[in-house]
Amino acid sequence: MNDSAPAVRLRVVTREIDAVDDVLAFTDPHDPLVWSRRGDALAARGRALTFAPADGTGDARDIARWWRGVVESARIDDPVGLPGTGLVAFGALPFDPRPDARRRTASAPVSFTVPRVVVGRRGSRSWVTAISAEPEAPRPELPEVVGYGPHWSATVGPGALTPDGYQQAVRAGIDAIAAGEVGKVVLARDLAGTVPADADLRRLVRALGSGYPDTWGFAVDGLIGASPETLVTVSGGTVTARVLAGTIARGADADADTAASLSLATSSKDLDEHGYAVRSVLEALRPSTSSLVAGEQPFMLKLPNVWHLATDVEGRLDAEASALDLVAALHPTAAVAGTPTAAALDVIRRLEPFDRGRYAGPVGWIDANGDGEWAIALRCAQFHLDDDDDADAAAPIPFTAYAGAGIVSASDPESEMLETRVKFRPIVDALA
Ligand SMILES: C=C(O[C@H]1C=CC=C(C(=O)O)[C@@H]1O)C(=O)O
Repeated sequence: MNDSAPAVRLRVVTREIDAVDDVLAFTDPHDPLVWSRRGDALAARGRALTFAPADGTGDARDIARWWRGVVESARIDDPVGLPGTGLVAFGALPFDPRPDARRRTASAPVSFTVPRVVVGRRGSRSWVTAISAEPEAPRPELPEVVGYGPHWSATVGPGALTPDGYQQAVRAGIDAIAAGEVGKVVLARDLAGTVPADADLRRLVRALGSGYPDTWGFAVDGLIGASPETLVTVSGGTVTARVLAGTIARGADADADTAASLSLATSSKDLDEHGYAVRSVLEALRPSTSSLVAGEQPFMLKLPNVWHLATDVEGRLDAEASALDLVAALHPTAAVAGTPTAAALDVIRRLEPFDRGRYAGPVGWIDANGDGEWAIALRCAQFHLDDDDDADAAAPIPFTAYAGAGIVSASDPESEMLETRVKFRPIVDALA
């Protein structure tokens, strides 16, 4: 299949059902497909249709075009009409959107899938959606509950960039800033590990959701995490984003915590780093929105492991743009790449000895109206699931986890390395 409009006509049926407590029980334990926050959740199974261009590549703009074709030809019966009902697709896109980067992301290419069944919950309401490429309308039935597999724990060790190597990379990033190549660059390091072959990955999704309920919990094509950063949401013409940049570890007691938050709120280095990220989001959203507003000063976002400087942005959608069109306009923001974007991507490629794959890329869902919720894939790990029939079924499943930090001229290499350590905590703790 290429990336032009597909020949299939999808049939979609959504029906409201009795409240479902645990939507995770309906998704695949070994390849869960999940989106959740604060108790609202979408969990899905199977594949009705997949965006699969011949060369395995594509960016958000190609997918947005393809999605319009899928929607135009679909027949949708959705009397429920809540966010996430009717026809939906889930995506996780590579970090580096440049065509010449696509060869490098072969291990984690673009993932964009319309599932066969979605079980959803929003507030007190639950529903099931069935999606089929067959001519008959599918029956919206709850899939069988899959009982949780036993507890497991991962092995985790250094990745391609050790803590020392990371500090050297940060020094080189500061040199690139001093040389005028970039104003800010976000540099990441990796951890590598394995989980048992039969690990029920829903346990990881559940642990992240209960430890970090205010983040976006996601599991899409082996990319599993809990991101605090909203790239963009679109709902009935309203556009929102939550920009994060500037971080400090939570204090060990109440006094230390207050001192930590105060020192972040007044740190000119962090406010500088944050300013780049906010400006990049406002510039990207302005052409397709009206009444775009952002807080004048960042607020302090408190997570169990860190404080972040945060700015919420809201506007009205002005153009015929879908959530995916906005993803294409926004990504990569200065919160995960740097400024100017192209130069920052060059510095990242030069200084990080690995490909980010889908880490720091867009992850989320879109519906038939073009509404959707997209986060930046942070605080996550990519599980390298092997669907090759010849693969050794007993072999442990490898994964790579990532965390990065925004580097500006006043950055200190050791502090930035320690910051990545606290950012690893959600995923590393949940894997233990
Ligand atoms: C790049 C990451 O975080 C970004 C988001 C929030 C705060 C950040 C910071 O303070 O550097 C980063 O810009 C990461 O978690 O891997």
